[in-house]
Amino acid sequence: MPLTTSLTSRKEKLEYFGQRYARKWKNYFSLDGLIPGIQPTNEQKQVVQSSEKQLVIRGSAGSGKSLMLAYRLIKMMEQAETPQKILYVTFNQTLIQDTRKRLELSDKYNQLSGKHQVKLTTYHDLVRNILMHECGFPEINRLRMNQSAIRDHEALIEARIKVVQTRFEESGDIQNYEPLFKTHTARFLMEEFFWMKANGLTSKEEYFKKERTGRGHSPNVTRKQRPTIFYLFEEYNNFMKTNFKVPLLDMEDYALYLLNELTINPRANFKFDHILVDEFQDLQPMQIKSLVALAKDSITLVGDDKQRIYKRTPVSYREINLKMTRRTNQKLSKNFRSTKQIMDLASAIEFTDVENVREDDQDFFREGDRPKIRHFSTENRMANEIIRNIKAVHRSNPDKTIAIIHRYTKEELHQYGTLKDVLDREFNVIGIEKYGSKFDYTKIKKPIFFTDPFEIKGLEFDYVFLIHFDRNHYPSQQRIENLNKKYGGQKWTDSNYVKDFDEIFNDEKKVLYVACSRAKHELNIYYAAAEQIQISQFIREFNIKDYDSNFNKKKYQKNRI
Ligand SMILES: Nc1ncnc2c1ncn2[C@@H]1O[C@H](COP(=O)(O)OP(=O)(O)OP(=O)(O)O)[C@@H](O)[C@H]1O
Repeated sequence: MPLTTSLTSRKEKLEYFGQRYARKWKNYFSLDGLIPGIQPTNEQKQVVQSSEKQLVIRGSAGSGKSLMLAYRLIKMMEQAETPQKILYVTFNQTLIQDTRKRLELSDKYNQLSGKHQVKLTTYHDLVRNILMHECGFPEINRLRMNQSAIRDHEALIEARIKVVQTRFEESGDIQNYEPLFKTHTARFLMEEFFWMKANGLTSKEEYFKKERTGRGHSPNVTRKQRPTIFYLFEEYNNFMKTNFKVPLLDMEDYALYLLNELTINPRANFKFDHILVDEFQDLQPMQIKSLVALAKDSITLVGDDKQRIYKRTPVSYREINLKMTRRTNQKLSKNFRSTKQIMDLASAIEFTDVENVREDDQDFFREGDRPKIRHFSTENRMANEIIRNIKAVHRSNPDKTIAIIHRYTKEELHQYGTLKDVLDREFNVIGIEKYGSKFDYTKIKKPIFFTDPFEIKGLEFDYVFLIHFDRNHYPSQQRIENLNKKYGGQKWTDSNYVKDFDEIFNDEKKVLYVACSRAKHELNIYYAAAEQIQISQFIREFNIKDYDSNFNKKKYQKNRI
């Protein structure tokens, strides 16, 4: 072939290549050295480089979802020619603090942060600020989204609904409506109202035609009773708006108020160019819909259905205005956080509402010892073992992070003599609420975290001591007792009771999964009980080859009843 022809064709080829990939190159962003010590995989690079305007990224715990969200954030900051408003939002405060700390480890982020407006916040804080500072709402009480604050908030709302219910029962209006059952308590009404708001069922028509799924099965509601409930729903909303100096919002109102403001003013200047949502499995459908509406240019959501531990109704993408295709729905599969041995154990847990994908044939970043499950006949013995272990870690690896994941109630924690008091005498032990102020990645000696599993969504620790692995706490007996109260005792012959019980069981397995998957190097699962047999029923979720125990584990073969 003559030389000139060959050159021309090479030039042509280059031009063709250039045109074809122009769009890609334009968006290309080098991820090298962005965050010290991280070399993203091709799969991870693909989600960071994606130019989709709506992107959902799923992946198991530790697959780098939060990290890739941070990379996307930096990419958006670097590639924008004009200053951008970017929002990073999630359900709970601790993860926001952690993300801020992680981002600040990146020189690139620090360099670029002066150029753009980057907001890292929880969903409820975000909406509260928008309503108060952009939409002229008066002072709104701040809602902290942790388990005990949610419980306090619910108790308050329940009390208000009781007032509305009593007024209704004492009024003439009651004659015009189908009576409710005794089991339709204020608590039930609160759960129903929250479910309606979370799903945007705020008109009679929408509420009447909706199947009552994604909420408890008890008590039954007949078709004829729905108008009564809707009447009470409206009465409750009016009560919240008009009976106090300042209108009151419940936790499910936030999304509806924001959506309303965005409908009135679709070009509102409080919108964001880009929105990044972490742990989106914990957000309610209307909350996600409001974030979709709040984004001007793009929205990226990352999450894992196995970690959905806050109440939430399953989402239909269409209903919340997310257009999902194969390209906009991506997955991360390799685990970078935990050892193969920890994930082998955790990923054996099966859920009724999540496809069970085996993760034990994946390639893992690191290997380690099998998790240990230990029985102690007294709390003291368990405390001594934890102290001995922590001292050993401090001697050999002083810079490692340690968390003790418990299931004490708020009340129990305030009593003297919990395990925390014993540990306090030996170490600097802090609650997770101090994560933001007391924890520094760069300091050698770190405090020991004492936390429940709900507060540490998205976080990770080198050594995890999961305690309370007994029949009272996994699954939580308190939740089962509440269910029994609703039904007036255990009702195994009632199919609704069985369904509600199974749901609690499934949710509680997710709590266990979240707790186990926080561990990077070593996972110790402990419980103190007079008899070894008082171990959690969830022991049967694990494969006996995956853990080491100080009791005869053969009797707990998986799937053996
Ligand atoms: N390519 C990589 N190389 C090295 N470390 C990585 C890589 N990707 C992720 N990691 C590390 O893996 C750990 C888990 O990442 P990350 O917290 O982003 O996971 P996640 O999927 O968000 O987990 P969770 O669902 O539990 O929130 C982090 O310590 C992160 O720095």
